[in-house]
Amino acid sequence: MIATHQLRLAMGKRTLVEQLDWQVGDGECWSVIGRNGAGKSTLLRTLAGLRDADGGHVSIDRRALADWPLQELARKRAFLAQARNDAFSYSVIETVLSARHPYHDNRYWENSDDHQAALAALAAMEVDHLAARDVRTLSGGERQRVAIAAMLAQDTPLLLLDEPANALDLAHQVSVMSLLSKLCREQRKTVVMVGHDLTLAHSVSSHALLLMGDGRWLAGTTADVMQPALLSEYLDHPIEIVRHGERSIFIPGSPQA
Ligand SMILES: Nc1ncnc2c1ncn2[C@@H]1O[C@H](COP(=O)(O)OP(=O)(O)OP(=O)(O)O)[C@@H](O)[C@H]1O
Repeated sequence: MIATHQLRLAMGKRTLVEQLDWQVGDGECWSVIGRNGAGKSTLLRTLAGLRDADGGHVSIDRRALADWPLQELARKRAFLAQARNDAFSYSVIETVLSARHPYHDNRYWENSDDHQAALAALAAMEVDHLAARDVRTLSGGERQRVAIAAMLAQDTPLLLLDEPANALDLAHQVSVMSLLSKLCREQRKTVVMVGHDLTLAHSVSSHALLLMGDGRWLAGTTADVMQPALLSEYLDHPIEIVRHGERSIFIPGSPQA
């Protein structure tokens, strides 16, 4: 689905990611893990085509990102940014309908398919009762769920999400992450997301990419990569795993004295 080839990401003089050769297959659910400032958002924005690589390149379906016409790209990948600024007064339904623009070749107005997709996405995120509300009046968590609903309405095979669980209460963190995992398993959608909750990431992801923030990286299945020793190294803090039935709970250990 999406791949990077000798990708280099830098910020000023600092190299964040070096020689990243990484393949993300259809139906895989990846978590990108690393310390604050390691380059996770920078990577996600580069994958989305919102920022140029500092070396190497990104391809989607074996075609370089630069060769994708914008409208086609918008039907291929959706991107959830970490922060949102609503400068204007739009209703929730208008916001979600606007995500349908990639499907409007020669028309300005939405049709019934667009409305159906928008309403289904609002219902999936349990914000359908807020359809008429001005987005600027929503709580942080409600606004986040509307943003995810817009992504779902965009109906792309590839979903790139920067901290989707941000601002969500516990129940919605679990339901949103479970939905993403289900989209991968049942609809073969591909998810790449950034998150700081290791337990949540492990429970829904098939794979993980660890970023060190100095160029180094490690990619693999969650079983291979989400090991205490590796996570402790990449997060620069001891991490322990407690098994609870089928689940793995990731606990930050006490720092060494
Ligand atoms: N526009 C910018 N100008 C200067 N430095 C920037 C800019 N954008 C990002 N950076 C720096 O690049 C580094 C990587 O930032 P990035 O947002 O990718 O980190 P992150 O891993 O997503 O962090 P977090 O976990 O805090 O969200 C950080 O040190 C950040 O301060």
